[in-house]
Amino acid sequence: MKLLLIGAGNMGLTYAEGMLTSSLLNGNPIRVHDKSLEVKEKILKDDRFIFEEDLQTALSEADIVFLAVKPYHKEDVFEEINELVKPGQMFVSLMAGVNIKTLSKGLNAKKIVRTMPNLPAQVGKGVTSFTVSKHVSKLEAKLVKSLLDTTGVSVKVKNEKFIDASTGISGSGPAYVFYFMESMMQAARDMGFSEKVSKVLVSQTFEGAVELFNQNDLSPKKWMDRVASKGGTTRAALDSMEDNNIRELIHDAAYAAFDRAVELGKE
Ligand SMILES: NC(=O)C1=CN([C@@H]2O[C@H](COP(=O)(O)OP(=O)(O)OC[C@H]3O[C@@H](n4cnc5c(N)ncnc54)[C@H](O)[C@@H]3O)[C@@H](O)[C@H]2O)C=CC1
Ligand SMILES: O=C(O)[C@@H]1CCC=N1
Repeated sequence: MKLLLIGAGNMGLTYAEGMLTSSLLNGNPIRVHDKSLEVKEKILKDDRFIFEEDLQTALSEADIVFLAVKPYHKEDVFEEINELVKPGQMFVSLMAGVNIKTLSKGLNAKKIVRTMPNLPAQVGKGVTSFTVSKHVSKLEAKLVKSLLDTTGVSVKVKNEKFIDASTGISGSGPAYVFYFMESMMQAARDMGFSEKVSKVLVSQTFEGAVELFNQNDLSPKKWMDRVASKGGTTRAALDSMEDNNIRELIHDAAYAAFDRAVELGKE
């Protein structure tokens, strides 16, 4: 299988690096095209990839094209390639809020996979949701799933509504976790800990809690009960969160991202 990546920034390169481990490549190199001189120089020095200056040649040979430019650069890419696209070619978009209809029209292509990736893909712990246009066969969807799985796990969702929804949960979600971490680190510093110790206390707490959650079948609520003693310190913190409606505020924040993804799709 021959893969081409258009846009080798944070996300594009992360997915390309993951896919290097896929047996589906069958010895074929991943070709990469990017407008930036800096990225070009970086890829030329990286013997795991082939940099393609000439998009026309690169595209003509590709079975699957990954699109990882920013959403506001989509039109440039559409203009550059839509007259060169061949009917059997499949396009996998990593762009937030760009819907299948827009992709299909802009690229003049029928086989479209729309994904919502997330940043932990950089360390092989990503979660990517994806959905496919009706011209993508079950087998093709399986192949794409296996490519996406090289960066963590992937989840096939029913339709694009769930892509926008997963943007609000897993796509933007790592930033919510960092927000929580930043707030706890601030509290730790205010209590007198150094930056270094604050970081260890907070990051190990997150890592340990996630590991416990993943290794057992208990709900978050049950885990909270295991930490909290009656009349103790944790209950004081949890009561403070509930009194301040943190639960609703987090819910609203996730919905704000979801709504913004829907809105972006209309722009
Ligand atoms: N960063 C994140 O956490 C997430 C990002 N995404 C999506 O991933 C996509 C890429 O985001 P990043 O990698 O963060 O951006 P980035 O800015 O790091 O990379 C985009 C790359 O596209 C290149 N580019 C721009 N126009 C081009 C063109 N016409 N032809 C070829 N290359 C071109 C740029 O030179 C740059 O290297 C975005 O559409 C974003 O919505 C989705 C979920 C999470
Ligand atoms: O903020 C954004 O628009 C992108 C999509 C999900 C994460 N980053």
